[in-house]
Amino acid sequence: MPFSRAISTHHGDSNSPGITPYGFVSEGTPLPPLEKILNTAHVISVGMRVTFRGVTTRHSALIRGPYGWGEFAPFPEYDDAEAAHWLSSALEATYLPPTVTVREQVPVNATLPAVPAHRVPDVLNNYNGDIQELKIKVAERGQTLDDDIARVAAARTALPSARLKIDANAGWTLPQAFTALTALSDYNLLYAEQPVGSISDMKQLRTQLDNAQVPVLIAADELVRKADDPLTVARAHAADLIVVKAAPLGGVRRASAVIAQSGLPAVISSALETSVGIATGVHLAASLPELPYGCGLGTVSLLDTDVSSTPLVAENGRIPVRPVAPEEARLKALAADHATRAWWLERIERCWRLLHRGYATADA
Ligand SMILES: O=C(O)CCC(=O)c1ccccc1C(=O)O
Ligand SMILES: [Mg+2]
Repeated sequence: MPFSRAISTHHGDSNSPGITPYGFVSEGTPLPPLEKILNTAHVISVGMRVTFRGVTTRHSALIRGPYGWGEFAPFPEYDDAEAAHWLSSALEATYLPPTVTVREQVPVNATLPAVPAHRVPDVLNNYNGDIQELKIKVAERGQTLDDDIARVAAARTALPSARLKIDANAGWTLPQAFTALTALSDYNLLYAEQPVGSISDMKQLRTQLDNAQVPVLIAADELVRKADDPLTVARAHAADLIVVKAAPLGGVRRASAVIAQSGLPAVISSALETSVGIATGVHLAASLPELPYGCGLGTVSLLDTDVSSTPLVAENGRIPVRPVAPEEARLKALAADHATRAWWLERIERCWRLLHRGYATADA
């Protein structure tokens, strides 16, 4: 996680597996000046249509550079070291040329937050067209396995032939996960995202499910995006696939390298951004040679509104690969209050200083 470790790999010991460097480092491009970044920053507040991760209002800073717009939206509780990865990603989107893409649209899943079962049809109606793949949140704090089973059953009833998958956000213990996945596998699940927290629990769960012949794959998410080294989980053979978000991994270039080095299938997912941040994820997904599962990039539908009147939402399960420019009138209408704006600009400054220290190390 520390930036200096990402840097040291670049110049460091070629015998160690090491940590992949960020885009600016691998491209040898200097970090853009702080004043330039702050001068283009628009801090916005967007309401959520459905509470997700306990979030009811999403705050975000949009920045503009020579290659378009980027989004900086680390969740408020993240510390500066973690948030600095997100700044690196936003800066890469705006100040480095786009990487090569191999597809013009990407398949996406719809996302179902941990709502009560009776609300499932209503929430699924927020999505345009057919839903071919749906990710269902489970193991939410304060809820029970019966709540999860009822929600998954309601989704299966609403979408008899869709591909269903679940995300527990590491909310289960090992025995709870085994019990839950055994029960939920009746609904034919594609994979379970981060059922348990640790690498050792993930490995044991894999073995227990194999022995009981429960047919569900295990995906790592938090073990990729919150680990000091995003490749540890793959090296430990603790997941069948990985979930990858561009921002927490420091941008499209580093995320692509992590996926290639993991040797595992990857699902590209969002961090609940506006269309600007989604465009970064779509770009990453469009650059991958293999994309076996729907991406978790359909989350603009969970927001009240967007920075563009032509948002990056799926039509019949696909999002087109295209840049997004926020509209001036919408940025104005969504502008955060004075105190919120000041907080985000200070956060950008602190994160920029962390990145700058890393780059200074690289130059030394
Ligand atoms: O993957 C999706 O379908 C939507 C994105 C998503 O679930 C998510 C969004 C923000 C923060 C964490 C997560 C997560 O996958 O755990
Ligand atoms: Mg997840």
